[in-house]
Amino acid sequence: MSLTTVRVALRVRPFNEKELKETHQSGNLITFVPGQPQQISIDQDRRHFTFDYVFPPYKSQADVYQSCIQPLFDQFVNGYNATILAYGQTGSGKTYSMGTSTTATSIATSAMEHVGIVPRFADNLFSWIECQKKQHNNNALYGVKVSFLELYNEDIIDLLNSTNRNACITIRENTNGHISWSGVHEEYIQGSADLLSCLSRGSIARTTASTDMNASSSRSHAIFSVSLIQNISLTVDNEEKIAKTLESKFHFVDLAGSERLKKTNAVGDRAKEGISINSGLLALGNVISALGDESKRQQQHIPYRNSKLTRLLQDSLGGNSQTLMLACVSPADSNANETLSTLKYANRAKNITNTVVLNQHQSLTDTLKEEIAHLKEEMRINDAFIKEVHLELDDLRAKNTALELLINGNQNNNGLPNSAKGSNMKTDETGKSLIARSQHQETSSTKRSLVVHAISADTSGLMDDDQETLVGSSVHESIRVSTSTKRKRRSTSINYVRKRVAAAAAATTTKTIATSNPAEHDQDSLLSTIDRHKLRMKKEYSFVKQFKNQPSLASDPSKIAKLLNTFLSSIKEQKQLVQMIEEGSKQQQQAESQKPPFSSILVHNNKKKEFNQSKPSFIKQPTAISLMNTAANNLTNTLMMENQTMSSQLKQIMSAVKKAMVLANNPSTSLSQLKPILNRAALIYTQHSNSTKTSSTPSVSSCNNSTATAKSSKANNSTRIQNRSNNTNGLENKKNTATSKKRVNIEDIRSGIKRIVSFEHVKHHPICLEMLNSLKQQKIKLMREQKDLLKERHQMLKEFYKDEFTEQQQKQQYMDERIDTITVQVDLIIEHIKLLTSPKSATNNNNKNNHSLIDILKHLNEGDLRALILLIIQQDLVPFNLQSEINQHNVETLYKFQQGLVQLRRTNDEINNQVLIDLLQSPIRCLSNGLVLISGK
Ligand SMILES: Nc1ncnc2c1ncn2[C@@H]1O[C@H](COP(=O)(O)OP(=O)(O)OP(=O)(O)O)[C@@H](O)[C@H]1O
Repeated sequence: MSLTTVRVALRVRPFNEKELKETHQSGNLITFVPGQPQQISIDQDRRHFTFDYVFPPYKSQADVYQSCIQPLFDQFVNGYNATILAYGQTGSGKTYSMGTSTTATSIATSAMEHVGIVPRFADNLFSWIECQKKQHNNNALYGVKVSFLELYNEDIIDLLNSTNRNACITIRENTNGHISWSGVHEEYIQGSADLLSCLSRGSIARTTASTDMNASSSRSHAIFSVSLIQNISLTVDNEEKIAKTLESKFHFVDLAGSERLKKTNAVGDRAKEGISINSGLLALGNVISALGDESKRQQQHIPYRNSKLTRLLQDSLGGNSQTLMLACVSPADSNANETLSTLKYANRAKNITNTVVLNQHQSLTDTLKEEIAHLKEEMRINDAFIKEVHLELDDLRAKNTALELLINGNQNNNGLPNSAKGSNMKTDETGKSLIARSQHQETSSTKRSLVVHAISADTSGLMDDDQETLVGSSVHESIRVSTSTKRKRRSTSINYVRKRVAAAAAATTTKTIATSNPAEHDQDSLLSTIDRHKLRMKKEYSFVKQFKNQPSLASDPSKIAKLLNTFLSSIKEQKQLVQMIEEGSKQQQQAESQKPPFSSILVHNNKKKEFNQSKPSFIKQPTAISLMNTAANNLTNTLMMENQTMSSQLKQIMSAVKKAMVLANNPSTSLSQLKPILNRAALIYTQHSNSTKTSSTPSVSSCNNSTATAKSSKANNSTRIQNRSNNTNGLENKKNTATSKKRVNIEDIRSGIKRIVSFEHVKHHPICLEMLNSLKQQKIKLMREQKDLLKERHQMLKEFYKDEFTEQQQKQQYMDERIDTITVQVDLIIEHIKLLTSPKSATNNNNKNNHSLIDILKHLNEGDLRALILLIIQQDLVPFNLQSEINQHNVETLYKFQQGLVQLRRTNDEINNQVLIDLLQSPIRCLSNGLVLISGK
């Protein structure tokens, strides 16, 4: 659903022969503002108007179609309704622009450049259909039907129904407020020739007559409608077929001339038509005004029912349609008043907002199928991506192993312990070449490892300090994009990370050496396992998301089993992680116990002059280091205990979930059977999280002062090498950072486990879904009850409405008759006035007072007369004052006049005096209300 405003296009036609002959014609009524293609100014009152499109006389039919009809066409074929309303005085070019009077012969005889909108639209539509058929491999069916209605003197005439032109057409409004017409004769057509044939049949039948202003003037409003029905069947997932139907309508409305009666010198039937035309346009103007008025729109006080024209066009004005008003004007000075009036009318239409919706029908099953296909596609993309990451990871591992071998080989050759060797590498030639090689390898392996890290951060929203330092915060930020755009941007992020890593390659030399330590290999493998696990969790998450989005999946036992299986695999992986941590800790402990005391390394290194010079602070701090070692051992022990508990708890949870899975696979399993098992698992988890909370507190505090543990040895080593020129404080800081990194990893694992066993996903488990379903059923039951009640109420209203509608129709008919009568009556009044003011009748009647009143009326200029009538209306003095004075004079005349004013009030009984005053200020309104006494500007 989207909001769209009514667009307005102004078309100024070229001068016609008559206008050119007029001597006083200056030819500059409308000025096109240079550099402002959407603006014009009208010389009469130097007013500026801005429209969505402005077409000066030299613009061709093709220009008009391309600029403002083509966008509507594009929306129409996509399933949205569209309307074009051609408005303007008679002879201003409405029919010419719309091409509604086109016949196949006229197309053949007239130049192509004169072909109007409808024939162009026909060609456009059928070529589009041909194109679509080819594209969909004939898997789509297209149906086009047309109808042609005429509104003449407030009667709806079905121009294509040759048997019954005056068929009873009803206008229905559905619960969404969308309008449909029933009883309209619609013809299915196969090509543009058929469309034109319908158009010409209707045009011939349309009421046209000659007026002073246009030799073949359309005396009625015409609505030519084209409906497009698209039945498209799509194959999704290579097997499923889904069908959707789009049905959209395009209304081409050629309104009758908007000029004042006087202008056309219409008499008799023509005058009657004029009154009817104007009353329809008046109602249209009222609707446009009301829609443009925010307060009225909110109160839903839109007088659509005041005329059949507005009722038929209800959807196009403030409803479900993209609407364009094509305001046509003449450039001639002689039409200045009418042109200004058209410009004002069109200007008001700009404020209307319509709410357009896609007119699509699709079964629920098909909608779900489409959604499933969409999700499957998403999963396929994810899987491919994960596969790619795994490949990169394997590659990285192989390269790392090769690097380790190289460095180990070098260590053996030198016969030096790791730490000392690392510090000497830069001065050693062999070392240099090794570094060069390892640098090269590390650059590519770091690149890959960063790719993996960056992606895993993308998965879980976490990124450890190490990555942040290497990759840089901008990369970090680039990864923290919204979930929907992440996937699209992933490859860009990877490339970006790669580039950044290449730039940072030089800075990673020390890290290369640090990670080449075999003890670090375990750490790396642990990290990559965590990364893998994060990826896995992402997959799992997307799976759970599917369940969330489609509760119907929960009714499929195989899907539930799949979900539980996913949980199980994740828990297994967690267990594996815990074991790895345990092993890592053990190894570290052993390594620590086998290592020579730190002081002996220092003594050994003391022999190396340059090392001694670069590491003076080490020698000064043996006590601090041994303290740190003890703290590290304590921490390792605590973690090991913690891990053991965690491992056994995970086992218990695993067996509970396994059991639940077996039960869930069995369709006869009830909620009461499943619930206690999962509750038990939840309880174990609660105990587990409580115990880890209490046990982790001392570990965390001890970490603050301790040195690195098993997992942080990588950081330790790198720290040792990097700190050759640093002091002890710097070393400690780095060690603390390494410790906190380790903590992050453990927290990471914990939060992973927490997410799995906290039963977040179980929200979509059958138990919860069962509860949800029961609630949904309750809701449906209540809604049904409410719907039934509404239906009943609606039926009652319908009965009431029916009566009201008949009453409305009667009222409308009465109003039409009254308006016609008033026109005649006003003529009579004028005649009476003439009669009364003639010296003869004045003598005859011999009533000075009345005579003076008539004189006043007679001599009142337009503005004063308008003011007088406003005063009458405002002060509610309609019948009285005038009656008392004129009655004595000519009762019949006054009665008629009075009735005219009463009628004026009646026809607008929905609106207040202010609105009435506004109405009076418009010449059209004055006309249509019979007040032709006022010859407004
Ligand atoms: N842009 C234009 N270029 C050339 N000729 C035009 C243009 N617009 C209108 N005309 C000519 O002006 C005349 C009157 O135009 P048209 O019949 O379209 O007016 P209309 O607004 O539909 O009048 P009515 O309301 O009386 O039906 C026609 O002969 C038409 O060919």
